[in-house]
Amino acid sequence: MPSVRPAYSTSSGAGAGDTKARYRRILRFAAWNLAVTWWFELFLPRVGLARVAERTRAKRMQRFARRFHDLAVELGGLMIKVGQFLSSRLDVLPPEITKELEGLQDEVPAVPFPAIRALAEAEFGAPLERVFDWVDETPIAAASLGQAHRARLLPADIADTGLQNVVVKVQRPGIEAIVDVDLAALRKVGGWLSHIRLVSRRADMPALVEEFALTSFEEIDYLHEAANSVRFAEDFAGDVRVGVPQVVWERSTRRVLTLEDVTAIKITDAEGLRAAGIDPADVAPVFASVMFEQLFTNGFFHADPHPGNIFVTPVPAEAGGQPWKLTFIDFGMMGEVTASTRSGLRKLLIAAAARDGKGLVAAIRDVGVLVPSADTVELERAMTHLFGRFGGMGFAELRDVDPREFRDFGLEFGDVVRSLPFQLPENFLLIIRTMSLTSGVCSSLNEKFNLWDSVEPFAAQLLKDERGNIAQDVGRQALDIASVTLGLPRRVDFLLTRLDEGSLPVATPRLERQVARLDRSSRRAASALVFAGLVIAGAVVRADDAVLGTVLMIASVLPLLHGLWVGRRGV
Ligand SMILES: Nc1ncnc2c1ncn2[C@@H]1O[C@H](COP(=O)(O)OP(=O)(O)OP(=O)(O)O)[C@@H](O)[C@H]1O
Repeated sequence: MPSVRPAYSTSSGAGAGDTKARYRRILRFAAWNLAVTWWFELFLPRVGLARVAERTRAKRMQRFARRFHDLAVELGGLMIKVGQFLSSRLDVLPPEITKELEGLQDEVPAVPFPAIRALAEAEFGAPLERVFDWVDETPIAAASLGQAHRARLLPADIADTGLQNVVVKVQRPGIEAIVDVDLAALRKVGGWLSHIRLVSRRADMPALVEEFALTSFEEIDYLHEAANSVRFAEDFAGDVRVGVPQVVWERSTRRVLTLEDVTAIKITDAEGLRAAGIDPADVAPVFASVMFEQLFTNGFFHADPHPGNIFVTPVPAEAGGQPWKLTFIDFGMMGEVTASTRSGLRKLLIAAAARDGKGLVAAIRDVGVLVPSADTVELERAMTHLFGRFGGMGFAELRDVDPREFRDFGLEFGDVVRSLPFQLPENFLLIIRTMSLTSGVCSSLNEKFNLWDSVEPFAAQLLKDERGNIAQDVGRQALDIASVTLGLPRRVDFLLTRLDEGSLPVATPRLERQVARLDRSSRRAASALVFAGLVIAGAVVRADDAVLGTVLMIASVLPLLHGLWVGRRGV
């Protein structure tokens, strides 16, 4: 017997008056706080009252966080998202702010079921009873943009999908209008901030707001979220460590999303994990490496990996392999890392793992985080010093470091610390958020968790891949150059392809004949080039990749040597 009740009429959406009032509230809040910040942080220090600003800073931060918290709970919409962003900036924001904003998400009031029913029925064009066998009227969770209800599929859908229990996410009625107003207000505030030199030197505020706008629009398109989850699942296809809920496409629209119910143990539920025989400390490194893989290998990452979005799912023993997996939900906010940024980030990770201050500064410059005018010599020295002193510590341990140590560091590297020559490129907002959340989840699974411990094996693998790639590139280039010199551009294409595929190329009679026709000096030039390729490849490939290196070298050199030999015989 279906437990869904008949539809009620509901009004939804914000009226024009509400819209204007909302816009003004946000701007008033921002203007007041900017004025306060200007007064204390810029004006007072300029008239010699810096100590007043310092003495009141912690209190002011707290007050700001509390007021923002109240505003966000009252207005909902994107203000909750902004609060989430702020609360995840554990790296730069003081705990007074992050703590206050942490639980924001759970305080959003739920939309009454009749309004949810009306929206879902309008989307499906049918009463809910014809779409689902049962829908729980009490939401599992009410989020800023939508809310989730448990439901059961109709028998025909069960037969089609193999699923019975599902979760139906329904958007808050009128959320599109609310997002529009919030973005208009944020654009205005972003414009104000861009006039403040202190801010504009480090971040392109309008660009950051636009990036935020883009992710927000994507988040209110559930079909986009569904497509994201499919892409994410494909990235991890065959990986027993990762699970993704199946999408019930027949029961999904832009505003309603029906997914396999994958409820399991919340990743930070230490007691639940232990009860299932899982040691929370074992989960942390797997979670970290799965997140690294998204960022540095796949280039497509879950940008909202807060504990509510990751379950640990026990896997039956008969399935073999790992006894549990990480099941991700909520693919509304995903980030992409372009190939060039990814390559910069890989270098950054490798340098960080190797505690290579110089390499790190070069990598930061590559990815665009360094202000162009930065004094790199001083920065390299500072980084090397930092690695020397704190490099092997986990984030939890760092918290216990005597603050005097940081002060000493500040004194020694005053210029660097004062100028903080970093800027925030727009595509980094989500990357930083993801890393902050990852580190937060890992620390709560294991207080002693050392992110470095996960970075190192991952970086070592990257280094190996990178060297393999470089060796392959060198082999390719040797062949490329040789083929051009020999005047055989087309003929060696298949060799290059084979080399890319990792299979050993073999010289063909046709190639042999081509080489045979070369005059002596061309043959010599070719040998010299191939020899140079060998030397470079040898220099790039270190001892641990010797086998790969040797194979690639042989691969690049064999056909030519063979051809030259045939040529000498005068075939
Ligand atoms: N496939 C699922 N299986 C089990 N529970 C789910 C599933 N999808 C969502 N939920 C539950 O519903 C809650 C809200 O879902 P989700 O996080 O996807 O919504 P959201 O509107 O995108 O929220 P957020 O504001 O966090 O982005 C989750 O925290 C989880 O408890």
